[in-house]
Amino acid sequence: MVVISQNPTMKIEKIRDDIDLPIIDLSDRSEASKQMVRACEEYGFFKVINHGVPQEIISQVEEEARSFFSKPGPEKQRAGPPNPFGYGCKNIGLKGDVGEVEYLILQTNSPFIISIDSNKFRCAVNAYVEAVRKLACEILDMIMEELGVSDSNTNTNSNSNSSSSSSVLSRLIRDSEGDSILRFNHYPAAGAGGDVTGASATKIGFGEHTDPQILTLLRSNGVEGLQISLEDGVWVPVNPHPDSAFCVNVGDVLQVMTNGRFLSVRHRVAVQSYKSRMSTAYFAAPPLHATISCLPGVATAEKPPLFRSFSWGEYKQAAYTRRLGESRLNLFTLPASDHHHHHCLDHAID
Ligand SMILES: O=C(O)CCC(=O)C(=O)O
Ligand SMILES: [Fe+2]
Repeated sequence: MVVISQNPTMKIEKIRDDIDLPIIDLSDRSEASKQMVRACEEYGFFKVINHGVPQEIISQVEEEARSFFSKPGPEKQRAGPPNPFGYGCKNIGLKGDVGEVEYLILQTNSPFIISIDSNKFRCAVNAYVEAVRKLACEILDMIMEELGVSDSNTNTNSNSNSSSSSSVLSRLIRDSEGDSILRFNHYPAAGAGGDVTGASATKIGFGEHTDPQILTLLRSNGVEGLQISLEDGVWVPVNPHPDSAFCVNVGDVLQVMTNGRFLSVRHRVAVQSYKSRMSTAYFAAPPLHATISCLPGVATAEKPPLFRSFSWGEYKQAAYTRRLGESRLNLFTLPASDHHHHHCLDHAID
């Protein structure tokens, strides 16, 4: 079904709910690797099940986040403002973006520099981060192996009981100076809304954007709201099922490293009328000084590199000094490349 509506900026947009993201079973590694590569090319988003993150670890961190958001405002404010870590409400970033959301951003390399005074919360976060970092690395290793860019001679983890090798990407994420972050979002229910005609405009909790990092691993409390845009003005709702799944998406850095083969897709969150959404996002990122460029063997004579190399710190600076919805990848495109042959980059250069 296609529903046509107007968002608050009066831009005509369509919602199409006839696309389902692939649900990929990680217990069949070789099949999963192929499916993940295909999904990264086609949607930039997919869901994983049998991912190995214990339910207990997920429930604990989600319970602690719920209890944090249920505290009185002034108490939450004590963990803010979010520059760059801490509690924020409505204001997103430094450029005036607002949304119907409150959030808590934590760095993942302890010690946390903001004061979470609950020891239980801290422990739950630590366990969760360790588990999702491992999952992010596994997913990236599988994808890189499928792309043929894994390098086996640098696997220094002698405790590893897996025969597969670690990829350059998972090593960046495991680096002790890795810049990965954990973000909790809470979108309170909007209540009965709509105008006198009964038509309801989409209320935005988190405005459209791409994630700047390498890979995002997202969980929600089973309440819908996430939407992705594969073509301009058309939004595809991502249903929050199955409950046990992680939703995974490609970030800008991975789009650059795959020379545009993988898509960092625009997404946003619509607030629901009667249910509050909570989400937990782990953004896997390299160290600030890491050089981001095309992976070896990905660019060819026919498909020369589309982007110049840059450091993650440089990119992050570009991202955080711009509006949420503004593209930043176009700041790094190489002028010599012929964009028209790479339709998949339309999102990045529009
Ligand atoms: O809350 C969500 O489902 C998505 C939030 C998001 O896109 C983000 O934190 O980058
Ligand atoms: Fe996002």
